[in-house]
Amino acid sequence: MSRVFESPDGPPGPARVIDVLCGFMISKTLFAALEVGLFAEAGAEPATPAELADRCGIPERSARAMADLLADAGLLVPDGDGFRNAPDAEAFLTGRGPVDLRPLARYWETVSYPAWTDATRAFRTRQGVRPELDKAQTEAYESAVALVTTETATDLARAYDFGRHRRLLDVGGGYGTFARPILAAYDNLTATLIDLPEVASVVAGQAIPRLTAVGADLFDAPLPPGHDVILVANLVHLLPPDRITELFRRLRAAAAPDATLLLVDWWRTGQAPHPSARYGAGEFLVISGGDLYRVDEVTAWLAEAGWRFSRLTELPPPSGVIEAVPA
Ligand SMILES: C[S@@+](CC[C@H](N)C(=O)[O-])C[C@H]1O[C@@H](n2cnc3c(N)ncnc32)[C@H](O)[C@@H]1O
Repeated sequence: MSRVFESPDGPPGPARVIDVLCGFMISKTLFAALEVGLFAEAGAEPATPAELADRCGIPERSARAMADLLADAGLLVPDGDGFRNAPDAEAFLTGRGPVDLRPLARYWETVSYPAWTDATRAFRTRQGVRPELDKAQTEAYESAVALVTTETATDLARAYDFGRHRRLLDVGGGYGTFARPILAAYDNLTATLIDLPEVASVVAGQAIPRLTAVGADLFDAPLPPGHDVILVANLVHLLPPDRITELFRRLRAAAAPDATLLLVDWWRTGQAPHPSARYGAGEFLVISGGDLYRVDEVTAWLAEAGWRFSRLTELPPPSGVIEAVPA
């Protein structure tokens, strides 16, 4: 074990395994670096550990330890006596680039990482282990979800013709990420968004035209009736199979006779999930016992609950929309 850097021609060494085992140290270093503003304070010009320490308000030895590890991970580039941001770190971790991934990092640090400490129990039992979220964690979670699903919401508003519908029910609608572009594209529609009270109250505060936000647990309260299109976006993957069937039954009971059910999700289509969904199955399990599901298994659960699968439309990967109608 003393020589972890094997030669390319020799027998396999343990370096790669050790890298994966210690992956959590890189994540935690990155979270800490973002919290003290290391990437925002670094830039295209090199800065020494002393300069970074001064700008971030941390001890110089900490700045050096962080910078060494983050350079090893490829996010900083050693340059002379200092470090500068790698192009992708500059683009995504500073707030100066095309997309700001810091809200996603905040979610992984404050919500996901603590829940994953109990991941073994989740893998053994297929039960979620994430504790109830406080207000700040709920905000971090919903903002991260919105960041991840915004493009798919725009894709759905373009790909599916809502022109033939009048009343949309957005089930587990989060911060209104889907309802907003759909309502903007179709002024014939009104919408009801249902989500947990702490989430729905944020949406209600935004006063989105033609949208009513209802705060309720989907499995407790009767679902609002009379909608002719029901959207369930990125919720099925959070639930274990028995809860999915129960949800489909409840939706069937509330649906108008001519309703269409739209299930937007990251479906498992091949042997392995799409690369951008590769962390999904573990994360959804840890959150609440969910998984990345195959379209054929969802089709069977729909049938059990009185729905008939009508088609799958691919959206840009890893998403797709399943359409179903009352059987
Ligand atoms: C992954 S988010 C998806 C949000 C939105 N549909 C999107 O795709 O951007 C799942 C949402 O379902 C909501 N949710 C989960 N379980 C729920 C329940 N039992 N009752 C009401 N809402 C629930 C969560 O609060 C969260 O906003």
